[in-house]
Amino acid sequence: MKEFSLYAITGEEFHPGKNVVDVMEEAIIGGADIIQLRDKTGSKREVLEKAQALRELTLKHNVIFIVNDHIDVAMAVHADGIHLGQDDLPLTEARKITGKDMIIGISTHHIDEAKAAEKEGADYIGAGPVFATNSKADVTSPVTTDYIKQVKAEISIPFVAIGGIKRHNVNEVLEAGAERICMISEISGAKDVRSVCMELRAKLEGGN
Ligand SMILES: Cc1ncc(COP(=O)(O)OP(=O)(O)O)c(N)n1
Ligand SMILES: Cc1nc(C(=O)O)sc1CCOP(=O)(O)O
Ligand SMILES: [Mg+2]
Repeated sequence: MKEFSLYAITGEEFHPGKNVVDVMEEAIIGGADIIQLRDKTGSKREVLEKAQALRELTLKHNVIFIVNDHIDVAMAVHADGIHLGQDDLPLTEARKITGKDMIIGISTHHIDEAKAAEKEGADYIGAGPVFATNSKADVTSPVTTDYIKQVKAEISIPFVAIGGIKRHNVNEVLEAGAERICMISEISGAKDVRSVCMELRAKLEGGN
């Protein structure tokens, strides 16, 4: 799987009146190198149309495109991957549908889940929610940076820290060993999306 470090997930609720493709293009220009379509309210048709537009955008900029939840949509638009949670189709079942080339990311909130995902062939895992977040309805309580340290020490596949990560606390997450960070609201809700992503990328590359 191509390397990535700044992971933007769509959050249309945070940018009313702005087109999701335009917001994600600003994120990419600012340095986001992986984009995920996450739509909890749209119809299947609406999700497909957004996925088609974001697939075109991510091909134009040569960044990874992931679809959350909707395996069928991901396959229909030839997305690079899917992201599944602990209550979604198990990875082994999803792999039977997608075949070997599809990137499969798995959410994890405990080291046992991380070890299981690694054993079952996940291409990457999400590790979170690091801090409290209002961007996910059924979110578990914060796992804190202690979980990041544990995943760093015990898991060999790529992992991305997620959950309540902002410019003011991202250094804590990096100091805990994360090399990849994922956000919804800090990016999608920003007045200047490109500038926020540039700032985050600078932090990822070692600047403060
Ligand atoms: C990179 C990344 N990590 C975690 C999640 C959460 O996915 P999931 O547990 O399926 O919850 P929803 O996002 O579907 O509410 C993610 N989407 N991306
Ligand atoms: C979608 C999601 N998944 C999480 C997990 O822990 O699996 S936390 C989360 C919400 C991330 O949004 P924000 O960057 O606005 O906090
Ligand atoms: Mg999901």
